[in-house]
Formats: sequence, structure tokens, C-alpha cells
Amino acid sequence: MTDQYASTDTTSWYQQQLDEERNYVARLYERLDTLRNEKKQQLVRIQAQGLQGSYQNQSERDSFASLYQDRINQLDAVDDRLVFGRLDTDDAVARHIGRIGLSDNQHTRILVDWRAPEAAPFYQATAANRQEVARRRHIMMSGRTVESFEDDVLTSTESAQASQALLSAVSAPRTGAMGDIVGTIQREQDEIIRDEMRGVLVVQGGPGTGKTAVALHRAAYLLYTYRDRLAKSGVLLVGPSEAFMNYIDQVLPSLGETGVVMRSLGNLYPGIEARPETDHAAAEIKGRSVMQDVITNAVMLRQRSIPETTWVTVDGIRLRVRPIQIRRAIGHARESGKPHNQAREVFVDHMVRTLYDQMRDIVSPKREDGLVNKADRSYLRQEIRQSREVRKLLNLCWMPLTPTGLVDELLSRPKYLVDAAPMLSATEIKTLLRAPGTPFTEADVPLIDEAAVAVGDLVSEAGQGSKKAQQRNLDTAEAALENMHYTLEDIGVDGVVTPEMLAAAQEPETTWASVADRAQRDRTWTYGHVIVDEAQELSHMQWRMLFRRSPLRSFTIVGDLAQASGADPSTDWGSILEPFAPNHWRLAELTVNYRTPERITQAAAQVATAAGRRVTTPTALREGDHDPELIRTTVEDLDKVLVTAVDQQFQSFPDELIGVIAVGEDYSKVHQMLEKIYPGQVWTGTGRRRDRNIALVTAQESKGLEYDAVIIVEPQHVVQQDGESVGNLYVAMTRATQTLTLITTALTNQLPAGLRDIQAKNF
Ligand SMILES: Nc1ncnc2c1ncn2[C@@H]1O[C@H](COP(=O)(O)OP(=O)(O)OP(=O)(O)O)[C@@H](O)[C@H]1O
Repeated sequence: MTDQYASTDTTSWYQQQLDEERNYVARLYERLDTLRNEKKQQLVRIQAQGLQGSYQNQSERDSFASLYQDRINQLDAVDDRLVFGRLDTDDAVARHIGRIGLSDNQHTRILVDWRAPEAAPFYQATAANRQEVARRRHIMMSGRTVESFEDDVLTSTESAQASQALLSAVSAPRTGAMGDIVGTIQREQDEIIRDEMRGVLVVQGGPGTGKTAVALHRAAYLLYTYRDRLAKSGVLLVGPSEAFMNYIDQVLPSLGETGVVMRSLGNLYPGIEARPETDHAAAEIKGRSVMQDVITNAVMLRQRSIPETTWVTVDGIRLRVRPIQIRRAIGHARESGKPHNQAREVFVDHMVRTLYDQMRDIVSPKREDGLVNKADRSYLRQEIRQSREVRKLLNLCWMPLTPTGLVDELLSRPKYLVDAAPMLSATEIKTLLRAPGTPFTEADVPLIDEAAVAVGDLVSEAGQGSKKAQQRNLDTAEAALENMHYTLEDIGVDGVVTPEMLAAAQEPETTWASVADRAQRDRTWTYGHVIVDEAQELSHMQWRMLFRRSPLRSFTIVGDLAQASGADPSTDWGSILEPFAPNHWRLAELTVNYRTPERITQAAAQVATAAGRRVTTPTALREGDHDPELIRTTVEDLDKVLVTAVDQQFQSFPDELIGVIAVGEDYSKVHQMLEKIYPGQVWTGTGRRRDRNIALVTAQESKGLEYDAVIIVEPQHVVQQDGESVGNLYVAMTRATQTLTLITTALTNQLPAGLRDIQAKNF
């Protein structure tokens, strides 16, 4: 790997270089500590000023306090393994690369942020295209200590080999939380991370190719490169489940970035925490594009006329209301093109005018001009509007709606659903129906979002007020910026502070970094960029919801079509994305599996292809030491076999994480059994894993996650439960970083075809 290693002086040369690196890195930490102390002192000083001064002074102080605190948090977050690389160029310039950029007190750059253009050759230079790099050095740290280093001399052809840094990163025991890969990002990954922000970028890659890692590092890269633009609008990162979001939630903070809104599909609608979907048939129907028409119909069915002429009394005067009048008012309101709740105002105004005309004819003494005077007119209109009978009638015809109320009613009232969904069959209607008040599931969320667009917000004055307040804050912040005596460099991560950041800081109960915070509370927020992970899973309706969140269509979409659940998954990204971004997306591919060793990857691919699924099997970085193991047993002995498998794993690799994957009834039985035998050791996928060595998850939940040892209980049930599809089994098998064990009570001919060839052990 290095020519100097071959020399006789290797040891002394290496030791001398190591000492130099240690001294340099010590200097970097010294600078980091100085900066952190400065910020802490500035924070203390500003807090000590307390509540003195005008409102504007106070809010300026609060803004700066938040900025200082944010900077302190960032410096804390990057403390561990601050630096990981060094580049030496042909003209003998050395550049250290780290999690953030640092300058010394003479403003000389001493550490280059990994996202800066000068750091790009660290990831991209090859022997064939050196980009003026003579040597790339990987610096291995433990906390603040330089443990070792490894050099790539780019004049040597050997540099094409995987670095030791990469091999040790991918072979390390898993902790249950994803870590960053900033020190070992590979070239094909880096190209995607640094791709321009514009348009829709689709990243297709087999299991373990680093799609999630790339998505997260791209989020950090975009925030760094387009900070001023994204500070106003934010970045949204969407993942498949809460378990997955917990798994990845430490990566961006470890890169010093906290400004990304991270949401699972079930939590995308503010205020709703939807349950995972268990009824796959219902979920499939709810995801179809026709559901947009169903929602539109459901809203229109709540705009209805009366069956026959009726009467209302206002101020003791009886007024006649005919169906045609209501129909006309409805037509008029619909023509306004406004959402239901806003159009209701048009409807009500129209009806009030109609009733007023009648009333005027009755109450006004006939005058030459035929009009009552202005005061009478507004009094009469007010009376009509406030009359209980009129209100009741108009509500009956055009009731204000909430999106959640509409979806709940739609899915629990058979007649309503039948009327709104004439395009669905009786069986499909039956599949959708459920009891009123049933908690919402993930597949309901896009319907609620669709309904929210169709019904609009409930009309209230409050919203207008808060918009005005925001504008006021923005104006104040712009003025504040002009008046600042502080240098910009002193304040922010990169010395860039926009009026919007300061305005956000002045919002009551928010901090400056909380553009993200406000974004996730606002359904109508449009993000500067949206990143979607495990994107192969999304239904048409879920895509609609996401594209609404970025009308500029700036997306990074990562996924693997072969890992999709269900019997009839899409087989090309074009058919998924064309309705939303016609001719507007580009495809990149990842080709190396960093997680699963070759032997397991091949077995998983065999299962998928034997079932007719098209998979692009990535090249696995490691061959692996163990073949996948299939254990055949009986229903009576299943528990015993499982415990033996778990015990063996514990004994051989006590630090490793075991993932047990089971579905349906197997899951419940296995859960009970594991809890009994390993009390306090079992983590069930939801919530954060705390020092537990056994994770029990369903195949669906295992998407995106990984374990050192994977044990799949009754693989044939995983296939059955997935609508006789191998998608989830393929996913489950590719979660392993070291070993894979499948335990089954099925006869050979009941096993999925691709598993039959694995040499089985009988127990
Ligand atoms: N360049 C790299 N350096 C070190 N580790 C890497 C690198 N790329 C990926 N990995 C590791 O490989 C594993 C798989 O990565 P990741 O989960 O991002 O893959 P994925 O393509 O999203 O997988 P899947 O589709 O199967 O869920 C992770 O542990 C990740 O940290």
C-alpha cells in the first residue's frame, strides 16, 4: 500500500510521522477548545445582560444566545474523531480534512471541512486521476487520540484496493445506531453526495451499498454548500419507520448538522403519529392514485342541497329556501376554486344575499329606489347570518371540515365510502371499512394530507395574525443585521447569517436553528430539498404528499426496487416518478455492498431471482467467513433451536448485535420466549436500543437496519405474510454483517425456491 513501508527504516519513519500527526491534531483540538471557550464566554456575557434594554435589544440578545449555543453544540458534536484525513499535493501542500473547517487566530486554515471543494480529492483521487494528490492519508482516531494512520500513494496501482480504514469500518461490530462514514466515503458515493441540488436525483443500489449513508451525508453537504438558500426553507429527510429514524438519528449531529427535519412516513402530517400499517391489502388500496378522486368526491359529498323546499325564520319572518337556490350557491362556491372551508365563505355569502333579497322585499316599505338604507341592509344581513335556523341549514349543506374528521368518516361510514368511491369494488370497500375513531395508520397519512389540500384550513383570524408577526420579525431582523457590531464570522458556522435565521430566533419559543422546527409544524411548508430513503416502498399517494412538500422538485431519492414489499412492486423508477417529475429526474447507481459478505449476498440474491425478481447483485466488499445456515426442526423444538442459535452467537461474539427477525404469530411467540430467557436483553425495534444485544424485529421493520448476526425464524412465513412475495425475505437476509441463520419447521418443498439449495442441518 505504501512504498515507504517497504523501506528498512519503516518503523522509525512511521513513528516519526505518527508523532507529527499527533502534534498537529493536538493543535487542532487546542483550537477547538479555544473556540468553544470563547463561545461559552460570549454566551455567559450575553445571558448576564438579562432583561435590560428595549424589546428589540432583548430579542437581538436572544438571537445571539441561540447562535452561540448552537455553535457550542456543533463544536461538542464534532469533538470525537475531529480529523480523519490528510492530502499532500504535488507541490508539497498538506491539507488536513475533518468534520468541520477550522482556522487559527491568524485566519489561516488549519482544518478543511470534508464538504469543501478542496476536500473533494480526498474521496475522488485515484491512481489514474490523481487530481494533483501525491498522497492520501487516513488518520485513525479513538476519541481525541491518533491511533494510527495509513497512506495511499497515488502513484502506486495498489491504491485501488480497499483501505484498511474502510475494511475495519465495515467489519466493526454494530451498535444498533448508524455511524457516519465521513472518513471512508468511496468515490462513487462521493459523486452522488456532491451532485448538484437541482432536480430529482434517484440513487438505485442493492442492499448495503450505502444508500442511507449517502443520503445523510448528502444532506450535510447540501446544507453546507447551499446554506443561505436552505436556511430559509430547510431540508426534509423521510424514512420508512420510527425504528429506522431512531437508527439514523445520530449521524447528522455527529457531522455537526442539526437543521434537518427527519420524519418517518407516519409522522409527516403535523400532529399525527400514525401506527405502522398492518393491513397490507387496505394499505395497497389507500396508496392508489384513484384515492385522490375518492377524497375529492368525499369533500363534494359534503356540499349538498336539500331534498325539498324548506323554511327558516329570521327575526320572526319566514323565508323560503328552495333546493335550486342552494344548488346555485354551491355551484358559485365551487367555481371559486377555493378549498372547501374557504369556498364555504362564498357559499354562505351567496345564500345570505339570496335570503336578504327575500327579506328586503318583505320588510322594506316600498320606496322609490326599492332599497332599504345602508344601515338596515347590514343589520338585516347580520341577522340572517346569525340566525340559528339559517346557520343550521347552511351547515347541513356545507359543513366546515377537518382533514382528519373527513378521513375518519370516509373510512367508517359504508354509504359515504360507497358514494365517494364508485370505482372500487365491493370487496375493496369492505377491506377499507373500519370502526369510527380507529387510530390512523401510515397509509392514512397521505389521505389526510390530500384531504387537507381539498378542505383547506378552518377559517380563523389567528393564522393571519401570526403571518403578520413573522413579517414583523423579519423586518426587525433585517434592521438588526444592519446594526450588528459583531462580525459575521464570529456568529455562525460559516459566518453566514440571514435575516430569516434571526427572524426565526425571534419567534417566541423557538431558537435560530428552528426553521426546521417550524417547518415540521406546518403542513404547507415547502422545503428547499427533500431526501427520501427506502423510496421503493412509497405508494402513489405518498409520492403526491412528498412532491407537495417541494414544488420546486428538488429531491434525492434513494432505494432499491428489488427490496420492495408486496406481490406487485414497481420494476422501474420511471413508472414511479414520471407522474411527478416527467423527464426531470436522473439516475445514479451504487455498486458495492459494504454490509453483507459475498456468501450471504449470493444466497439472498438466489432467493430473489428464484422467485423471478430482478436484482442487481452488488459486489460485496468482503467474502465473509461463514456460509448462511439453514436449520430444519419441528414446531416442538423451534424454541430450543432458536435459543441454541442465540446462545452460540453470544458465546462466540459477546459484543455483537443479534437481530432476530420473525413475523405474525411467530413474532409474538418468539418475543415471549426471548424475554423469558434473556430478560432485559431484548430490544423490540421501536425506541432507542440501550445496551441490549438482541433486537427482535419484523421483516418489514428490519428495512434499512443491520445486525452482526441475523436469525430469521420461519422464512416461509415471511414470504406468506408479504403476499407470497420474497421482497421482505430478501431484505431480512441482507441485514447481516457477519452471519445468517434461517430456522424453519417447513418441509423442503414448502420453502421458498431459492432456499431449497442451501445445505440444511436437521435438528
Ligand atoms: N464508504 C463507507 N465506509 C464505511 N462504511 C460504509 C461505507 N458505505 C457504507 N458503509 C456501511 O455499510 C452499511 C450499509 O450502509 P447503508 O445502510 O447506508 O446501505 P443501504 O444501501 O442503505 O442498505 P439497504 O438498502 O440494504 O438498507 C452501513 O453500516 C454503512 O455505515
